[in-house]
Formats: sequence, C-alpha cells, structure tokens
Amino acid sequence: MTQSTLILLVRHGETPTTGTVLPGRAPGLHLSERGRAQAEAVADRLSGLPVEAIYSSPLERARETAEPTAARTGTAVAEEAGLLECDFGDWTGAALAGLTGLPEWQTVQHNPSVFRFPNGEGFSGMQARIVGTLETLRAAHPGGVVVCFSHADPIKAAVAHALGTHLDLFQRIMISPASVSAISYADGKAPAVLTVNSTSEPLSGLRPA
Ligand SMILES: O=C(O)[C@@H](CO)OP(=O)(O)O
Repeated sequence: MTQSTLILLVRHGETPTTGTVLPGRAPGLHLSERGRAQAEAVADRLSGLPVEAIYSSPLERARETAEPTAARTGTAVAEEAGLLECDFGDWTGAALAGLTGLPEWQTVQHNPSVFRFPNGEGFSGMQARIVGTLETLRAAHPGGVVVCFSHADPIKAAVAHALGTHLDLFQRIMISPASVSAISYADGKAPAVLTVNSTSEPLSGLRPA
C-alpha cells in the first residue's frame, strides 16, 4: 500500500500591512523584516521532513516565505496559480477598518458560501480551486511530503473542506502568518487533518523517519 501523501499548507509571513489591508492579488507586497524572520523559522521547523516538492502562490509574499525552505531542502519552488489569494476584485487593497462596517461584511463572516467579491472571486469558487489544486498535487506526489505556500483564506477553505466543515463556518478557523497546517491523504480514505495553524513547534514528527 502506498504511504499517505502529506501536504503542508504554509501561510506567508507578515508584511507591513498584514491585518490592516486586504492585499489580495495586487503585486509588489513584500515580507516585512519580521516576516522574513518567520520564513526562516518555517524552514527550521520543517527541517527533518523529507520534502519532495515545494509549490507557491506566485505572489511575492508567498514566494519570499518559501525561499528559506527551498534553500534548506535544495528543492526548487514551482509557482502554482491554484494557490493564489482569493481575487477580492474591487475590494483589493482596501483597509479592513473600512470594510468591517459594510453590510456585506456580515455575509463575508457568517454566510461566506454565497458571497462573491464585487468583480472578483466567490468563496465557493475559491474553495473549489484550492481543493482541486491540492487534489492535483497529491496525485502528482503519491506518498510524498509536499509544502504549499499560500494565503489565509484559501488555507482556511482547504482545512474546512478536509474537516468536513461547511464553508459558512470557515471563518472560525484561524490561520496566522507563517503558520503551518497539515493534511494527510491516503488512498480510499477521508483526508486526515494533522495540525492547524501551528506557529511554534518543530514539525518533523508529522512524518516520522
Ligand atoms: O488579508 C488577509 O488577512 C488574508 C486573507 O486571505 O490575506 P493574506 O493571507 O494574503 O495576508
């Protein structure tokens, strides 16, 4: 029987606007100094895992978070558009303080499955995209350890799906900057969520040697 495939989902490290602006897919947002330190810490925490492949959202903050892990493991980073941030459409670049007062914000929080960002992507479409992408990557690396660098909302949606949690409840899942969440996929079985939003522990125990 093939060993399970382990997919690690890493949110990018902090940027100068994390928590204050909805950056979305706007280009040119880089890690802050603290974010770069978090990216190094991710590489430390993953050391000891037999990483077979690394994929990243094409956005700078995700690529920069992947770099130390790539250097440490000697594994090239492949860009994967399926790991991109949600397309926030007209809300891209908006200050969160200005969005939280909008009536639509209540839908974003409490009924996201029906919400589509104006001129952007819907949460349901985003979830289908990230789940489909992980399915493709797991099929490409049977039995392997695959590290994927992505963004908060897609990771939350992927974890919710693996848990069997409805998308309308996905805002209850916390995904912090530079956190690692792990899902194991075995043939013929439901996915197993091994850890969510891990920000401090070493992770080599997820795939004992
Ligand atoms: O703005 C945020 O809080 C999240 C939403 O997914 O984005 P990112 O993980 O790209 O910072």
